Amino acid sequence: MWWRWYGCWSSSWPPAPGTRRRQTIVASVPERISAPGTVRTRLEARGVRTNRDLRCDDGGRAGTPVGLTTLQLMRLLDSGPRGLTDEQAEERLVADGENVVPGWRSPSWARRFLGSLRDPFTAVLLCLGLVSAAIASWGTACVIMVLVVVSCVLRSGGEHQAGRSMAALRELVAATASVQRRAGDGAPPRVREIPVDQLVVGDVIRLGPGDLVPADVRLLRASGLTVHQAALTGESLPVPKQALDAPAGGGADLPEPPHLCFQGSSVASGSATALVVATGADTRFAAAYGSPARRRVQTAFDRSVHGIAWTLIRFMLLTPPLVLMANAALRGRGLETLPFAVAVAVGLTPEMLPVIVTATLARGASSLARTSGVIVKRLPALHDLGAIDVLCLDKTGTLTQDRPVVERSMDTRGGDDPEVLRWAAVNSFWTLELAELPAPDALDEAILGAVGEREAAWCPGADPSYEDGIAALPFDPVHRLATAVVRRPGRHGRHTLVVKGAVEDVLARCGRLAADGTEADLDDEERERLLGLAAKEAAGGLRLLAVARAERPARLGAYGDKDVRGLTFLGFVALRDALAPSAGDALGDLARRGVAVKILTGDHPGTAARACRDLGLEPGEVLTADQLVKLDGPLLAEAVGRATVVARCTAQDKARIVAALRESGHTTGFLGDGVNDLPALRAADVGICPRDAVTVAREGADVVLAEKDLTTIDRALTVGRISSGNIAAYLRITLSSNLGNVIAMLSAGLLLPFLPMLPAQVLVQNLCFDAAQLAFAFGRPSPATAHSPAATDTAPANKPAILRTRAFLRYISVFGLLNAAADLATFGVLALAAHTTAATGGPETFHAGWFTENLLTQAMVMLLLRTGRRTAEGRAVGPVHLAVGALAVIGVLLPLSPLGPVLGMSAPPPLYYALLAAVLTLYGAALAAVRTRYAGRRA
Ligand SMILES: Nc1ncnc2c1ncn2[C@@H]1O[C@H](COP(=O)(O)OP(=O)(O)OP(=O)(O)O)[C@@H](O)[C@H]1O
Repeated sequence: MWWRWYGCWSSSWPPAPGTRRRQTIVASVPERISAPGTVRTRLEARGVRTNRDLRCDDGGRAGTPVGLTTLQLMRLLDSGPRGLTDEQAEERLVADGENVVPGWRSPSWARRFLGSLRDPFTAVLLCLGLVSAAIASWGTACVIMVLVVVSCVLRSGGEHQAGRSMAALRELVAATASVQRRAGDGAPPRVREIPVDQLVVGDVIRLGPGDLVPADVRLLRASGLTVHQAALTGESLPVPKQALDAPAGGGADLPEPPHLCFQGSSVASGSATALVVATGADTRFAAAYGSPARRRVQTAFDRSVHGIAWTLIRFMLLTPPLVLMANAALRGRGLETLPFAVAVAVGLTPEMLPVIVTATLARGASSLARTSGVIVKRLPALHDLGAIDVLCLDKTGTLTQDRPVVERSMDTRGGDDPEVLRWAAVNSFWTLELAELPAPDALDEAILGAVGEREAAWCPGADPSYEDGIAALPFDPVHRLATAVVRRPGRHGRHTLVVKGAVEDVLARCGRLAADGTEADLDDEERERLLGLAAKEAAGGLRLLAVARAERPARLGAYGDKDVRGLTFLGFVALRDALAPSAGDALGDLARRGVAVKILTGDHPGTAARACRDLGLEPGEVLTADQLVKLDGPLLAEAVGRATVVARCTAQDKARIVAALRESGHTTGFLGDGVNDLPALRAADVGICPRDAVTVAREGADVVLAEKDLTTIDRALTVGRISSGNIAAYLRITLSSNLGNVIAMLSAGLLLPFLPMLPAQVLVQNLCFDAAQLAFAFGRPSPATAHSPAATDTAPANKPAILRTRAFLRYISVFGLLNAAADLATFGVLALAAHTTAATGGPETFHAGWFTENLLTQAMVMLLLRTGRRTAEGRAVGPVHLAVGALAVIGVLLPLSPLGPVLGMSAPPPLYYALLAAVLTLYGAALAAVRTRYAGRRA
């Protein structure tokens, strides 16, 4: 039976139940032959042309032999339509190397070390160190250099480790290609999935919608193929491609050869079989982009963490001149204050920020991968996940299971009509058969399955292979229809176009309709009636496909979209796609976490609205993309803000909506898995797709889920919020104390006849703070916190973790002033203690007293400002508690130890400690009171 043998057509068909696309976890890389020289010599002896040889054949244009006929090219490459043998492929892999663009591999440890010098904070520190060296302030210069080296080592080490584990995770979702290879010379070709880096020149590959073009290829056969090649040409619309045996005029001077596709493009619609002509460094893409610079829109991470960093850097650069001027004006001091001014600027620097950010995000990402199988491909995306306040989703496969089953087929009056289903099956069968799609669409599978059942029940004439297939234009998400051209038995000299697709789009191409065994003209009234009939079925939650047909005189030329006109409308096929079982709960959880959900779907508005309602999400105003065409920017965002569903969206509509939401200040996530989701995945702050999404979606996404399950997103959001919370906590604590110290230092510098703190003391104190703050990176976001919707951290799990620069600066100003007040109180206490005990009260005692107080207040801030009402670590003693303890011990003991005098400190009188305890108690109470005021209002 046709529907049984159909499965033999490709090794990847039928897919396992529930998998819409082929499996994406790549097979392990085959063992490589380790003597490239020998193999190259062997190949050369056999006259085989390799990648590099090919470059010369087209006048220097890397690997694009445009002018040869297909046969000439295959001979040149020692290949054939059946593809290479495994042995040939292995030899070529060794000779030409892997199909990887050079420079896209992760940098070495040493390069990372040098690269970390380019971090703005480290660069500012380095400059301050050089200024200190220039004025021969060697002590300050040495300590600053130690800070620079420590921060570079920690950062590059952390990044190296994070990079390695991220690369390992990315491997799990790496792109694959469908290649046709043979086990040996006489063996039949088999289509199988291999990692794209294993492709070699001469391979024959299959391309389908959503596939990345994995190398430069020459088309052997193509059906309705259009490719996005924006990465190469900047052209945003898909470009049609076709197989040409011998291009007119050799084709070498064509800017866009229609029979070649280049690495870096992706298939928008249609399918093809193609011959690989250039890989790795020899592709046109490698020539254009030698480095992995991937331009992305500015994300939430860039806007928040980077925004704050640059504000601080400006502030730091202003500090030394201000200190110098104030000291010169009020104290008549000259350049001798420069080391102090430099130390004050260094005191403001959160130089551990890059280390903490990398370590915190890497830990969060690996915990997500371990516990939920979620892979974060770009570390800052984890931060952005935590900040999402609008999540856009497609409907099919997210709210529904994407396992449609045919419910019924109807004629144009709404009555049951099995003939309509049969024509839909003819379309599905021949588009799949002729287009050589690597995997069938779920709707086509459902239609073929339903007809297969009828045939099994001995329904005569159900077999769709009864007609002969002539040509196919596979489903195209822009036109929303698929066309098969067939020859019906006994109708010589005639071709029948069979079309199925979205109701509005098919109707727009129809001029007549079939009713009661006859055909009639399709007037506006009838169109309205048919649209109404479709809307009624859709409102019942059914997915609808319209089916139409047209008779044409037979011809030899290719068919294109312009031929699909003047059709006769036959009726509808209605399919039911069950709701995803966990979707309702997950939508509820997202709402509780302050995330607004928007459904952007290509489907009928009625079907989408019904799915939302059944899942407990009130659809409110249901929009279609047509209604939004004239809106842009804030107006578009406002319109979408009011709605929950936007239906009949194309890929560009989805991207436009996501971009408008982002521009209006929302941190926007987008979850999608189809070829029509790629632009939106790229436009979002965080693009999310499931592991079985089309390749191009996996490549474009920042986060890949183990499965398309909204519950997993909820978990990922929580971990993102906790990671962002830890980064925010670090910034809050560090900057509040640093600001407080700087204010106190400036005031003391102007009030006292001596420097309030020697540069070396400022820097040692800084080193202690930095070391303690590393604990934030290792603070445990406990699984309980990560998975509990009620979890409360510095970023409460029920609110998006957004770090807004203004609110943040207000926060650190308040706590900074509080910290400065404690410092000034300490100065008073020191003066009182010195006066009462008639101690020397000299600078050394002052320095020791202030050093102790500084470290103790820092420890208190770490403890009290780290968390909201509940700690992320529960009651357990975590790294932050240990760091706080160590800081307090060093603060008290270091001035009393033999190191004290070396650093210019001498022990204060015992009375000082008693008074200091009182100051600290008051400070702690004030901190707690102000923090309570801020609770619920996060910076
Ligand atoms: N294989 C197909 N053949 C013909 N028409 C199709 C096919 N697949 C989808 N369609 C029609 O095109 C419409 C849009 O499809 P598209 O894939 O853009 O979105 P969708 O899968 O319906 O929804 P979502 O955007 O939520 O994934 C569908 O509603 C359906 O009417």
